[in-house]
Parts: sequence; structure tokens; C-alpha cells
Amino acid sequence: MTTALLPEGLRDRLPPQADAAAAILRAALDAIRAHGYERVAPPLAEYEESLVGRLKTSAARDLLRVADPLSQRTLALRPDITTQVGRIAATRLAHRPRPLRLSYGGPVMKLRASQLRPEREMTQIGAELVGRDSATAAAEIVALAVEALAATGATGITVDLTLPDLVDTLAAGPLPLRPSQAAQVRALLDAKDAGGLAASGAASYLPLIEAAGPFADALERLRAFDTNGILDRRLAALETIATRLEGMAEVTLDPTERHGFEYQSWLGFSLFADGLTGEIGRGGTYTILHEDGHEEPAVGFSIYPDPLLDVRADEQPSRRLFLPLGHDPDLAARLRGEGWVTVAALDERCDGAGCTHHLVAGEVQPPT
Ligand SMILES: N[C@@H](Cc1c[nH]c[nH+]1)C(=O)O
Repeated sequence: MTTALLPEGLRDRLPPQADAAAAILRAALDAIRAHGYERVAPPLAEYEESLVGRLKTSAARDLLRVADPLSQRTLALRPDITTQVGRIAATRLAHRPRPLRLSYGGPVMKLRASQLRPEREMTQIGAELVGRDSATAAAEIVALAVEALAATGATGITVDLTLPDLVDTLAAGPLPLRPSQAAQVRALLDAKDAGGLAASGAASYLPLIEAAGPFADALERLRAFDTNGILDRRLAALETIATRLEGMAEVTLDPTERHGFEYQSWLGFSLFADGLTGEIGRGGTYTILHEDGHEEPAVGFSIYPDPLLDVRADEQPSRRLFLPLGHDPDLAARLRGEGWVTVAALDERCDGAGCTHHLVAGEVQPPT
């Protein structure tokens, strides 16, 4: 065992990726802040029980735990900042008027890596709009997610909309299912397994598999399926969102996609961008549980920008100006103010520091 080894799924970020990570975080948070979202910064670890159960229908999760000798209790490293924002909104900021707009950005830790994402530590950046989950609120959040993602340098953004509680809604209404059957139907729809659906006596759900794809067509098919209008309000809300995104992003609809949606209620969405495998962000509506038992609607998004790091790092042209021994510090400060990165001489030459320009007799000179 060498001391240079890091545990599986954990890694150092080196130059230039670490700088690109900071630039991405700043760009996304600035975009979010400009829309009135105030930053919160919850801690990296909390008591295990306060990380789970704050959001309605959130599943018990596998958490990375640590025994805290001080409190003699188990702490867990946060896998998702949204649950912490829910806690803050329901406790310390419970007195603040609604809607409450909050943002966050920082590292999160997963117990296990997934095949698509071998990292266990990743950066999560997001915004939560607490106190509303209307179509207008959802449209604000989805559009903000696209804007924040674009600010990080992502291009060719696609938003895939989904209805996470669709099967529950239909099963409680026009297409009844036994409770044991509902879970199976959800899984079969998730896998787009038409044969399995028919075999399990849920053929009435088959048209949902077809109602996926580019937004306008998929919505039409979903409308045709919804003969008794039980989905009316949701479909109208989806339309509001899609209209808001015109000219900003491609919109697709996959009403039965549930993967990665754990506590989201009527709306979920995934974000994709050109040149990146898998989703780069996700969001939706959900319900915050307050101490006194009352429930509060909310909507938000999270982006996980790490896959963009390499793309961004390659793009950053670094202009580095070598300042010789005895240079004028005021002039150097002024040049930094103009955007130069300066490297002050420790020796006669800029060996190894990658200088692209030199300051000679008070003048910036191109490389010789
Ligand atoms: N935090 C969620 C996305 C989300 C934010 N707000 C609502 N949903 C996730 O990472 O999957």
C-alpha cells in the first residue's frame, strides 16, 4: 500500500481541471443568483436521520457513514444537497415568506459508484423553489436549470420531461392495479417491456410506452391515451414548460421514466448536453415534510457538472505573464486587473511555470 493511493471512486483534481471546476461552479451559481436565488451552504456531514425522511417518499438510502466520537452518534456524508435544503426550509427558514428561492453548490458523496459515473464524490449545483409547485414555478425552475447548465459551457441541451407518479395516479383512478402489481408495472414501464406488461395483465398501460419521444408528438399520444382527462392539468403544465423552453433547449417527453427519481412527485426532468454520456442534471417537484406534520410543495433542480471538466479544461487558454526580478508591483497589479495571470520571478527565468509572455522594460512582450 502506498500513501499515493486513494480509495475507489475518489480522486484528486489537478490543474487545469481544478480551476475549470471552480469556474464552472462560479458561472452556474452566478446565473442562478441573478434570478433571485439566495445561497445556502449546509455541512458536508449530518446526523444520519436528518438526511433521510425530510422529503416525502424519499427512500432510505445507502449512505457513507462515519462514527462521530464527539457526539457518539452516526453521521452520514450527504449524497444530495436537496434534502438538506428541505431541512433548512422546514426549520431555520420556516419563518421566511414563501416562495423561498435557495441555491447551493458543493461536493456530495455516494456510497457506491455507478457504471456510468465511476466517481463517488461529485459536485452538485442547484436551486430549489420552496412553497410552490405550480406549472409557472416548474417552468421557472426548468428554464433556470437550462440557463445554469449553459453558463457552465454545455451546448446542445435537451430536457427530458417525465411524470414520476403517473402509474400511482392512474392506478388510483381509471386503471386500477393491486398494490403488489403497481411496483411491477412501474418496473416494466421503466424497462419499456411491452411483452412483460401484457403478460402481467396490465395491457391497458401499453400506450404509455409509445407516448415517448419529441415533445409535441409524445404529448399528443398521451392526450389521446388520457380519455377521461385525469391527466389534464399535468399535461397543460408540461405544455407551459415546453413553451418556456422554446429556443433554449430540445424538449422530449418520456412519461414513464423513473430512473433516478426518488422523491419527485408530478414532475421530473433530466438534462442532457452534447458530447456527454448520460444525464448531467435532474430535477422536479417534491414535498417537504415539516416538524408539525404539514407538507409543503417545492420544485428544484441539481446539475452534476463534473463530466464537463475535461471539456472546459481543454478550452482554457492560459495567458501567463512572467514578471522579472525587480519589476514594478503597481504595473503588475494593473495588468492583473486587466485579466493577466502573472508569475513573479523567483529565479532569472520562467522555467516550468508555462509563461506565454514576458514583461520587458515595463512592456508586455509576446513569447520569443
Ligand atoms: N436533487 C435531485 C434533483 C432535484 C432537485 N430538486 C428536486 N429534485 C437529484 O439529484 O436527483
